[in-house]
Amino acid sequence: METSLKDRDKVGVQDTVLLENYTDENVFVDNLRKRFKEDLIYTYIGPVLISVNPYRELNIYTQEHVTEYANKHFFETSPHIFAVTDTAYRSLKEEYFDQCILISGESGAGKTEASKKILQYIADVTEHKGQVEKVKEKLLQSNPVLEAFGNAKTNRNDNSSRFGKYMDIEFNFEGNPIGGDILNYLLEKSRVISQESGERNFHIFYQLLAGETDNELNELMLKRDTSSYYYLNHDPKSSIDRNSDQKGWNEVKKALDIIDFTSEEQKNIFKIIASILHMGNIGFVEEEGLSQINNFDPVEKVCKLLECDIEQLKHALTNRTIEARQDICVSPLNREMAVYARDALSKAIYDRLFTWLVLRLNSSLRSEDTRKNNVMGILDIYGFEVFGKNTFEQLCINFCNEKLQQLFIELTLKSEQEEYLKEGIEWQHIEYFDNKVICDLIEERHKGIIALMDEECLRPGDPNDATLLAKMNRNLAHHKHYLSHPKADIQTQKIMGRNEFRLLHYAGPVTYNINTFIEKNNDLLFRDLRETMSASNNSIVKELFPSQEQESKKRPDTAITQFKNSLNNLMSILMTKHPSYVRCIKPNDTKSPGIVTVLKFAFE
Ligand SMILES: Nc1ncnc2c1ncn2[C@@H]1O[C@H](COP(=O)(O)OP(=O)(O)OP(=O)(O)O)[C@@H](O)[C@H]1O
Repeated sequence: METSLKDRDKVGVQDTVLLENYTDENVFVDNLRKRFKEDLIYTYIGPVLISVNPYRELNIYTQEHVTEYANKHFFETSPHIFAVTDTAYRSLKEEYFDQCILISGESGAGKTEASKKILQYIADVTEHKGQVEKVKEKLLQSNPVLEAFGNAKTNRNDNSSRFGKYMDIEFNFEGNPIGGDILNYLLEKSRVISQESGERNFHIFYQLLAGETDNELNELMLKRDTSSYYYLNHDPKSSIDRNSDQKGWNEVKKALDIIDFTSEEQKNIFKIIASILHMGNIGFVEEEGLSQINNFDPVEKVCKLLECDIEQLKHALTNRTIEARQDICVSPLNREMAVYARDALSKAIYDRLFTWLVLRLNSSLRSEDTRKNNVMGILDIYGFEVFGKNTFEQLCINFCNEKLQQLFIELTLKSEQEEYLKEGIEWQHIEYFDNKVICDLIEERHKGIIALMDEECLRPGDPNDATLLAKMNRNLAHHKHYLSHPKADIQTQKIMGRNEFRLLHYAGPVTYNINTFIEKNNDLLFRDLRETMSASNNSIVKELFPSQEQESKKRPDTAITQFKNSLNNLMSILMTKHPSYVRCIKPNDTKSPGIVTVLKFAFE
């Protein structure tokens, strides 16, 4: 255990700023490596905690460790997630400052595990009786629910969060947790209908099939065998031990009980999950350009489970009603469009169900105390992503990381320099790259990428991915951080497709493929399907598709505009809080995107 200063000094340095040659990246990496070899996964860079994923349970989160870190000054103890949490907690309790702990890092680096350790620490150091204990139990149990519905096996992480999460814990004046509130961001709903090779759909589908009793499965008209469902990946590489799905099922059921989901609510939730599996099995054929459903059995099952009208659903899956001024016209769909409509419905139901679950968790976590209490926020959100092929989702995620970097600059460097100035302290101006220019490139009104995307999505005529790319290339040709294929040098053109554009992000360049941008941004769910769902007698489905939505003539915001608005809302929540930073990295990835920038900042 890394306790006494003596022991600690033996293995590298605990704070990289103490390194001689600290600006040398190799020296930094070497220090992390040395420590990691000795199971010292935590190291500071100034106030930022670096956490290197050990990929195995270490005996460093025991009650003994909690006691070790409680009520100690940050620098009196060795680097640890508990030390960061304790510092934030004491500042909240003693100085009444709202806090936020921002956890970043790429997929699989350990963000969610870190957020759980923070919760564990808070749960351990606060009161263990009565209402407080109940609140803590609910806060802790929200994780298995969110993970079952929002996590999936990917090729990078067997339990990857496919959504962004911000959780506020509310404390009373004695420093005990009395409530919580969760905000969810951009669930990767495309996973509901298809998955990459080696990956899986969201855990809950498999957990339900593996863990539910035979009787209940019969009620849901489901077979235990996952290969009965088109929406579940069947490639053997993607499988996970069935026992772990059964275990997951038991955990999620227990959590739903603790969080006070009624048995009626639980029944309805699983009817919805089952209906999505059946929905994927609805097939279509095409005759003279018109689609026809070729198997009514899954349609009947969906209708039974969702308590909606079978004729209405059949019609809605194969036709589209369009209202243009005063005219209403019904046009039949071809097979491709019918498949699109079916999948759009499955994604919409799942996505809305997920948000409903979060709201439902919140209503159970809400404190009865109406006073303005202090809160500690924990942000566990997707890190910067650079894949072989980057698309709409990566643009959203990387935009989110640009915004967080802006916040980092605002909250640390800028404010520190302003403080020095105010206090008349002599200081040397630090040169740093302000990534506002990239945020503007993406979000500036009328000019940025989001504005151009929305303009293209909403214009009459035949907007498509190619016309969008042409528009972006035209309008952004001279921007320092935007590179189009025609403007690229010959070398770059060789590796960049004509349907791609490149953004020079603060953490490095990313090439995006424009395919599906328009479709994903429009995120269209045909009105007939919305109406069918709205008329459902399943009480949750009814809530997911409120009738007011059908009556409204206003076009909903595009997907990226909704995301931009929710991010800006998040930024204003975070701006008012005192931040702490945890940067998670994978052991062989000390050069993960953005780490050099974090380093540079913390070193300065
Ligand atoms: N501190 C830790 N101790 C032991 N194992 C860990 C720790 N942190 C992470 N792991 C292991 O790494 C796996 C991935 O971690 P985690 O799910 O927290 O990553 P993540 O950064 O949240 O990824 P994603 O963005 O894909 O959700 C965990 O399931 C766990 O096995």
